[in-house]
Amino acid sequence: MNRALEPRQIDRLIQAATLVRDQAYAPHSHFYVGAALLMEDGEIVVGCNVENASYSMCLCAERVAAAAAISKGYRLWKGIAVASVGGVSPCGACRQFLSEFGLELPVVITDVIDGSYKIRSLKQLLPEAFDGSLLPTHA
Ligand SMILES: O=c1ccn([C@H]2C[C@H](O)[C@@H](CO)O2)c(=O)[nH]1
Repeated sequence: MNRALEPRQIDRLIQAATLVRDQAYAPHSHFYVGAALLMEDGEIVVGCNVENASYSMCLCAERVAAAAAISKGYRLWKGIAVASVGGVSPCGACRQFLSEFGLELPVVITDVIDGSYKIRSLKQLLPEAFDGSLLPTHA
């Protein structure tokens, strides 16, 4: 299956992730992140990081976007863009969280300073992923 994103889809994702980054609540790290997920029907669902004075409770933009998509009934995703200064890759927890919904997901990692980006599949970012298939309760 060809999971490659079209140039127009990449542009839309980067634009949405960059825009929602402005909503980030990051008074502790001052590191602002936006994420945008493209659904199979073309809809885009976004999320930003949400921090807390109790640091360990901080939510990453990727997981906020993923939870929002699931809450809207979307489980089939075509790609995700993550926008930040410097273009950070999703953290390990987010990689695992996203992998629940498919390792083929293209991840567009973009730097809001110059608009540059790179694309990696989630499988590249999370090799030998734990997928729960060995759990005794797995269907
Ligand atoms: O991929 C990432 C990496 C970090 N953050 C957030 C978490 C925290 O609020 C801040 C600093 O780690 O950036 C994200 O949202 N996504």
